[in-house]
Amino acid sequence: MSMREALDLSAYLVIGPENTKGRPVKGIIRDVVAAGFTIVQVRSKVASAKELIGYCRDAAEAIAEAGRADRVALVADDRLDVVLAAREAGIKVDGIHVGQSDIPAAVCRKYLGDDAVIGLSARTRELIDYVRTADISDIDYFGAGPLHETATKPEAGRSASGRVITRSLEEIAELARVSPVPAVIGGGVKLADIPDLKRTGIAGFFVVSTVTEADDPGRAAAALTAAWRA
Ligand SMILES: Cc1ncc(COP(=O)(O)OP(=O)(O)O)c(N)n1
Ligand SMILES: Cc1nc(C(=O)O)sc1CCOP(=O)(O)O
Ligand SMILES: [Mg+2]
Repeated sequence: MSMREALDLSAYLVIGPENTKGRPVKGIIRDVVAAGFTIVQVRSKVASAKELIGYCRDAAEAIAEAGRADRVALVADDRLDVVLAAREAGIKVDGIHVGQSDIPAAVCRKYLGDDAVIGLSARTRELIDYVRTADISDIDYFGAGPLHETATKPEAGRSASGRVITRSLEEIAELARVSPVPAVIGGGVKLADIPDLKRTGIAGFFVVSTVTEADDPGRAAAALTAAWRA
């Protein structure tokens, strides 16, 4: 079975070196995968291409060392060039997550192949209409948010007037009902949000800081997965 077919979006870690309070990315991924996270995204707005390839290597090794290479997907944020270069170097990167202003999903599919996992950030304005009508032929899932305003990405959900528009649980439940592909929700997600999110029927949650900035990332991750599976 390909990773695309085996895709489990329920507990999704997004991580880069700027999120770890100086701790190695690889160690946090190792702890989080051991805690049952099901997909990892390498995302950094400060790392060079070469550094990103290194983080992809670290992530792929951490997943493989946990014996989860066939189960836990590894994707990179934004950078098709990085995914291609990492693969060229023999690193198992399963796919990419792109946003509305990034490389089109169809181009990613063309270069990454039929087995690649491709995620797309749903347009935040008119979210429900967008997911109903979007061309989903090349994508495997939608990412949407924010659930809450977040310091990790202060621009998430910010309208032209400067106000942050967050996603209500009702809207997330509707998204889960109408989206033609699975969707995940992130942005300020904390442990206390998980029961409500689970009840919406959404495919999963994504987090950065709740795990990467925790004193004990493995413990924080285990609490999240236990709450999701409860
Ligand atoms: C799972 C997931 N969902 C949404 C995003 C946001 O992607 P994007 O809109 O491209 O913004 P940046 O992450 O590039 O700042 C994501 N990365 N992952
Ligand atoms: C990468 C990303 N995208 C978002 C969106 O709403 O599109 S929020 C986000 C960062 C989420 O970080 P944290 O879990 O620390 O709040
Ligand atoms: Mg992007």
